[in-house]
Amino acid sequence: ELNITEPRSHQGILRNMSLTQDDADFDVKNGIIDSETPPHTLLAALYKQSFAYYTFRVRLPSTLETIANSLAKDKDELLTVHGADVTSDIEQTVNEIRELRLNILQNGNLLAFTDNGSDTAVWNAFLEQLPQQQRTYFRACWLYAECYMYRKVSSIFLTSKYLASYDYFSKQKQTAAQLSLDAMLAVARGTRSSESNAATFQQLLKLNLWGNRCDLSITSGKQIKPTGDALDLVKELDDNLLVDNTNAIWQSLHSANGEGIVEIICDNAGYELYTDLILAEYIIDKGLAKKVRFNVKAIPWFISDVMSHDYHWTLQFLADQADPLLSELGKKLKRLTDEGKFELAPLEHFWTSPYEFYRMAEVNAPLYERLSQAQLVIFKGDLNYRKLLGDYSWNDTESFDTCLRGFKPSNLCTLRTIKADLVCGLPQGLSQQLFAKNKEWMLTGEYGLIQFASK
Ligand SMILES: O=P(O)(O)OC[C@@]1(O)O[C@H](CO)[C@@H](O)[C@@H]1O
Repeated sequence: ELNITEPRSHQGILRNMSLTQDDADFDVKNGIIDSETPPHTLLAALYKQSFAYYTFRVRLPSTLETIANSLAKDKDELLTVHGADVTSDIEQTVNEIRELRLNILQNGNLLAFTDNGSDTAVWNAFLEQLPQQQRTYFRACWLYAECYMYRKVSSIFLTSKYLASYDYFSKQKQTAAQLSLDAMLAVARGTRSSESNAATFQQLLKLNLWGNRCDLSITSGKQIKPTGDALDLVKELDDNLLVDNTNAIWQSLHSANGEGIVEIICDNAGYELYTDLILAEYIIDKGLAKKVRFNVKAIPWFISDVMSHDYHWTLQFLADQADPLLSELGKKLKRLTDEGKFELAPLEHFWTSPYEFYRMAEVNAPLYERLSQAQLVIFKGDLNYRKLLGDYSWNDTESFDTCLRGFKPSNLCTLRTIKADLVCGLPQGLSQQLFAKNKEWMLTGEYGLIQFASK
């Protein structure tokens, strides 16, 4: 378990890896380049000194092993629900997950999907237009290959007989929420009588940002327990907030006379979703918008991402707590949902596609149009940030506006703790200082960004 106040424990990871793993044959065979990602290039596992390489050599194989093991563990439960026939289904699924793991470790090909998902054709068209030599895990852009892996897992389940709608990450997400109860309570206590002003709103944005430290995919599923009073922490962490555009975000909402809609492009369930709900509650209570819409994932995604059943589960989980503060809050959030002030957005497979956001207008015009109606769109977390920047090694001082490459449906902001080796919009000289302190500062989740771009 990690404490939310401490940096993530994978410091030194890229360096340690070269000491502990004998990758020489693999690297030669697959043309791996022993460098960091060159400037102005798509990130890829092709570069040995990148987080993408570590992700495919170590992190994702470990995630797949976790999925296979937990499915085997859930067998009894699944037997009760589906009967004895499910046994062969489980065995086959576990085998296919393990095959996928081996395939990644051998730099296999990204092949067309053969399932009957509603996004299958879109995925296959996407793969089809990738140059042939880039259709492998280590040669493709990291974003494409990693999204492909999660979609591939979903495909394995989709083609099974009984497990097609089974959320294989559900237990982990629920455990994460349970482990966060103390932190949730502390936040509830600190926010029941908050004032309507810029400072409070900015504090809640920061609380929401740091809530993103708790995703499970970064640790291949290992639980992280947020502890301590997260509201106190917000101040302490101000030095780690490298860009703070919270004032501009406040202005963008404040100027709309409460008539606007806020779209949250969600990231993780558990504690992070809780902080999304707390921010949304404030937005509605203080009349900053008439509706907050939650955009969740249509398939199990990056272990801890929110799906619609997680949203409902979380409200009920809060409502069921013995502590009256949390149970009242849970009931209130349910009421806000019933009244339509909180709304789950229609499910969009775009969020679980490999597409960078600058291509949204072209590949999903109706979604772009919906976001254009919003007063503010809030993108949560590291993966959404990678999609905003197109998984590209921008110069770290390039402006956020430039890096969005024209993606500007509306006022938008990003709340992102830095967990991958790409960033933009930093003041001159800052990244050099951070590199001098720790060569892997971008992988620790210690630092955060709140960046804003106006319409
Ligand atoms: O989007 P999130 O939950 O903040 O982070 C997801 C994440 O763990 O997965 C990505 C790649 O595996 C990393 O970039 C990132 O650290």
